[in-house]
This record gives sequence, C-alpha cells and structure tokens, in this order.
Amino acid sequence: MSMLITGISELVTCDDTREDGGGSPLTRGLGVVEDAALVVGGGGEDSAPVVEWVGPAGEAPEADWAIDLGGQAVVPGFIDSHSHLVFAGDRSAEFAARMTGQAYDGGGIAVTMAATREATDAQLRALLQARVAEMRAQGTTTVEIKSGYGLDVEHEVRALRLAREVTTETTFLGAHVVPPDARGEGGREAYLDLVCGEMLAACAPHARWVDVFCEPASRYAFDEQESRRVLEAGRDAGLELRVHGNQLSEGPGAQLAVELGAASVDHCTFLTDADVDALAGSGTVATLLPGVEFSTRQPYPDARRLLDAGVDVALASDCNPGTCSSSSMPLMIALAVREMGMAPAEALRAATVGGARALRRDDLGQVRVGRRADLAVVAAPSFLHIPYRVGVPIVRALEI
Ligand SMILES: N=CN[C@@H](CCC(=O)O)C(=O)O
Ligand SMILES: [Zn+2]
Repeated sequence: MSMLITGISELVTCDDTREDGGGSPLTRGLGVVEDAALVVGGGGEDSAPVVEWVGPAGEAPEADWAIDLGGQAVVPGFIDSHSHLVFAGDRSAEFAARMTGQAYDGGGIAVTMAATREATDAQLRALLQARVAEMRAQGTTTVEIKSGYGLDVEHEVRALRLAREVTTETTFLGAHVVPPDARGEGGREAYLDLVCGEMLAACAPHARWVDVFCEPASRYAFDEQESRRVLEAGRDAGLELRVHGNQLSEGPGAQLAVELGAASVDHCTFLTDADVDALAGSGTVATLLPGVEFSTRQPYPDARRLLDAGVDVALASDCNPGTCSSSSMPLMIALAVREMGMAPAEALRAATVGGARALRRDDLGQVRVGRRADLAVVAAPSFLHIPYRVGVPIVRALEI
C-alpha cells in the first residue's frame, strides 16, 4: 500500500544529495522543495513506512491513498538523542530554588532515585509512555532514553527494560552519580566496581549505549579516570559510547569522548579551545542541550564557535526531572536560534540530521527515497515558524 501526501507548502528534506535550487539563503542546506508531494509506502525491515518518492506536487505519481495537508510545511521528525524519561517524582521545588539563585550540582538525582525505586513497573511504564506521547505531539519521532535513576542492579535493569519497550536507543547510565548509600568510606570504589561488573553485565543486554556523567566539578559525578573505566568496561561489554561532559565547568569529558571514539559528548557548556579543536574533525558529535541552561540559569553553550570550527552539532532536550523538564524539541530550536547564535536552518539540521549522527543512524534525519518516513508537520507555511512562534504547539509527528 502506498500513500500520496500533497498540500505541502514547504518540504524540508535535509537531503544533502539534493540541490537547494537557488532558494532563499534562509533555507540553505535544507534541501527544500516548495509546493511538494511525497509518496510513502511499503515497510522497511522493521515494517516502518519508507519514503518512495519526493518532488514537486505537479509531478507526483498516483498512489493507493492520498492525504492533503492543506498548505502546511513538513520537516524530518525530530531526533531527540538525549533524554532521561524513566523516572518518578517531582523536583519542581528544586527548579524554583534555582530561579532564585541556587546552583545546580547533581545532588537532586538522589531524590529522583528514591522516588523511582519506589514506583511500580506499571506506574513507571505509564509515566514513560505519557512522556513519549508528549514528545510525538511536538514532532519527535526518535528518542534516546537513559537509565540512571535506579543506581542498583535491579532498578537499572528495570529502567532499561521499560525504555526498550519504546525505543531501540537505550543507554546504560549506572554511572550517573554515586548513590547516597555508597557515599561513605570506600563506597565510591565499591560502586564503580558494581557499575563496571555485575550491573553492566545485567544491563548490557537491554542497552545499545553506555554513558557516564564525567564532571569533576560535581562531588557526586565522576572524574576522568573513573569515567574512562566505565566507558572502557561498557565498550568491552559490546556497548557504544556517549558522554555527559563539560556541563558545570571545563573538564575532561569532551577530549575523553573524542579519544575513546564516543558518538557524542553532551552538554558542552564549558569548552576550551583544545576541546573545540579535538571535536573538529573527530567522529564525535557535540550535542547541545539548551533547555538545561534555560532551567539552571547557566550560560548557553557557544554553538557558533563549534559550528565555525566545523564541529558536528546536535540539539536534544535532555528531558529529565532535574535540569530540564521540557520535552519540546521546538523549544530547543527556538532557544538555539534566540540564545546561541544558530541560524534557523542550522538549528533545524541539528535537531534532525545532527541527532541522527549523534545516534550513528544513517536511516534517520532526512526525507529521502529509501529512508524511513519519519515526518513532522508544521501548522504554518514554513519551518521558520518553529522558532518564530515559540511556545505555540504548531509541530506534531505525522501519524501514517
Ligand atoms: N547531568 C546529569 N544528568 C542530567 C540531570 C539529572 C538530574 O538532575 O536529575 C543532565 O543531563 O542534566
Ligand atoms: Zn542528561
């Protein structure tokens, strides 16, 4: 069965093989087709619909079904390559305290850990499913989900098992922080032994990735040596690497990520020139999470510096109860444009193609024949309305 989609005022393909056709500089690099049509059909390996044809509406072939979007824009579905959606509890009071001057230090993770351990499977599943639905309603079609609020073998495994029910992009983050019950004498080493031993062995079958909160500025998180140990153990267990780094201060995360061939280093709020040089030309994406700076009152990362140096940049939400309670990729795009010096086209690419690179997925992020038909519809004539109409719910994933 195939479906013809017409009434597309502006189709943003992000297809690098497509000529931009001399369009506006505002859409450079986006492979835009105006007054476009799409044919979606078949089913890929996992029976997801695939794009069969892309082009001007006047040249569209026939299909079994047709829908008319009535003059809306279509963009690739957003790829949110960094989230922590498996949690229970509420830390809105911590957010309120930060708004009146309290600094973020990672200490609140233990509060979420306690609430998450207490929740039943059914409660956690319902919370998770609601968050994924909230994301789809805002245009996100792929989400990466980390563990990290269980912090013991049983609850880390449970978080990953639940996350696997909604995405293949699952990340073992046992090394989020040292849990409160391991903060006494010798507890830190014992916890790292557990993370790199029994916990990793139990979690690896449910995860694609391993991650670590590499942040020597937080007494709860991990330094370079500890982070290296976690990442190397994860790699030996068959997992691919990602890193939380350089969130609270300059530190070893970015260069460690590059050295070990991690797919992405996430946050990148405080980078030295040497970090930027190391990222440029590496296979490691710098994933920026502007919702975190919004919610912690930290300075925004310098996206311009990274882009001008040729670093691959992605945007993600980092949706979590502590540092960013928003699941909205349109908001991240708006913040990137308003606060981080990214052009709208750069921000859109970072939220789509950039996210796909950060997850090392070449089947996602572009509207292109043979690729998955993961699409988002913008209730406006152009994608420019995403940052322009900030806060207005105009983007949704297209349900085919
Ligand atoms: N920084 C580490 N982890 C999360 C925050 C987790 C929390 O505070 O609950 C982040 O990516 O910002
Ligand atoms: Zn995070």
